[in-house]
Amino acid sequence: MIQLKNVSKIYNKGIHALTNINLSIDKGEFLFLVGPSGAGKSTFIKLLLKEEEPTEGSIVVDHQDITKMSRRKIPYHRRNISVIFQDFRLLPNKTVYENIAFAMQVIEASSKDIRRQVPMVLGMVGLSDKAKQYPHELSGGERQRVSIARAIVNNPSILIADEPTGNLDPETAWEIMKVLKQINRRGTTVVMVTHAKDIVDTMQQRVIALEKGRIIRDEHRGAYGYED
Ligand SMILES: Nc1ncnc2c1ncn2[C@@H]1O[C@H](COP(=O)(O)OP(=O)(O)OP(=O)(O)O)[C@@H](O)[C@H]1O
Repeated sequence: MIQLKNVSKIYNKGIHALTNINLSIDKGEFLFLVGPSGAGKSTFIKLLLKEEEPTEGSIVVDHQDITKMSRRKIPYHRRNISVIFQDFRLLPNKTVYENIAFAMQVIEASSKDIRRQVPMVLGMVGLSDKAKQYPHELSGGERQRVSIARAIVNNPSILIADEPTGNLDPETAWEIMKVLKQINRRGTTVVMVTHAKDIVDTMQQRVIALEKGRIIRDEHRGAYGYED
């Protein structure tokens, strides 16, 4: 599903953000990407999304080397690999329903599909009764659920969660983890970048640790491994 071979990223000023990364992620995996600030986690995500190009190496996603992908295909790639963020990034002037519908409108989905899919994903994240609310009328946990619903509405095969619980209290964070795990059980590969030690230690999933741009650990049923 995702394969990185000898991937390195050196930014303009000569900063080695990633060095010789070799990694394979199977379809349907749930994995945590951990590591101290500056370790290269965001760079890793940007390479997967094709927001940055590697200096060396190949990145295969769903049998396609994305480093050789034509411009024409990039929108399809970005549809297949979806992201949620710590700060939710919802559109403040649109309702919950409209925020999610918008993600379908931009890919020119039919109104019929929108009317079917939006209530379906709202049900999956447990927000069927909040469709008409605006983001500012929701709690942080509810906002993150909306952003998850929006991220999965076009059926991506991969969901990247970039510190999705970073702005949430521990109890709400666990609710979000349940939703992510449930999406993973339905077959979506989930890659979660996090500093949440408790969550990583409790979930017992694959853990990849980056330090100074290198993979220093790749454990099945791993632990966070840092004290922060
Ligand atoms: N656009 C850029 N230009 C130059 N250097 C960059 C750029 N983006 C990141 N870097 C550098 O690359 C290295 C890796 O950064 P990256 O943002 O990938 O780390 P990170 O693990 O995501 O950190 P954090 O946990 O703080 O978000 C750092 O030394 C950073 O300063």
